[in-house]
Amino acid sequence: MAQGLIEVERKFLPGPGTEERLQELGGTLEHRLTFRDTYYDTPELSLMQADHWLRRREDSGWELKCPGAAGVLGPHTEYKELTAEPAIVAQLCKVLGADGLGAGDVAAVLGPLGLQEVASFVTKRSAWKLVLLGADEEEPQLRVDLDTADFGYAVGEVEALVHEEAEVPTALEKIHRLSSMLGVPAQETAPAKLIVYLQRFRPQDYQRLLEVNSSRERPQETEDPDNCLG
Ligand SMILES: Cc1ncc(C[n+]2csc(CCOP(=O)(O)OP(=O)(O)OP(=O)(O)O)c2C)c(N)n1
Ligand SMILES: [Mg+2]
Repeated sequence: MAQGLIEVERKFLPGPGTEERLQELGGTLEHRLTFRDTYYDTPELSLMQADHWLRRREDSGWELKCPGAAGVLGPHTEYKELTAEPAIVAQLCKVLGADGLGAGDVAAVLGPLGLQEVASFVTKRSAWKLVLLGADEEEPQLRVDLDTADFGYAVGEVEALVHEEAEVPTALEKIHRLSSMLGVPAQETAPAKLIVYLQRFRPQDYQRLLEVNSSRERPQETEDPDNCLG
């Protein structure tokens, strides 16, 4: 099995009462922090078109999000998060069809793989933790992040990190239950900060991604050869 946790999350549009509601539900504020994310891709956006998202987060390092199970349906997403640099390099080579780059640092393969900066922005985040009341033993904690990007877009996400695919349905049930308790409409989704950034500042790239996504709308029945689950 590939290295990395599975991030199951649902984005929503927070309102002025979201923090108060989190407190009422027993949530605790873990921290408030500010960080800069820089995303990288080829000029043709080969990674994003393959649903892979490479970024460097200031003070935390590199991360590659790659698609989890095929055919995720509903207002949530499921991504495997790779943070170990050799695993990231191996997956980048696989997706971009490159061989012989070894298992070096991510920074060392950016040039050879044609990867360059496509977006960079600062996020202010309040990070909350919460265990749903009345839950059984061994409940995984849910996290709620409330983000505001420096270009004026605010988005929230309810998320769980799990170790294997078998844990995803339970995590999803909790995510949907908490979302509903936060007053999030059942089918509401909200775009990721990066997607809004591209829409505002790189409209041609945004359009290119939209075209790929609309041709992807049909759920996949077979396993995606580029996923990084194993
Ligand atoms: C509705 C929808 N949302 C996201 C995606 C994929 N996607 C778009 S940009 C993107 C990469 C950014 O992911 P995001 O969760 O927005 O980043 P952030 O919350 O800042 O990082 P964290 O701290 O949680 O690691 C993804 C996976 C998609 N294809 N469709
Ligand atoms: Mg997220």
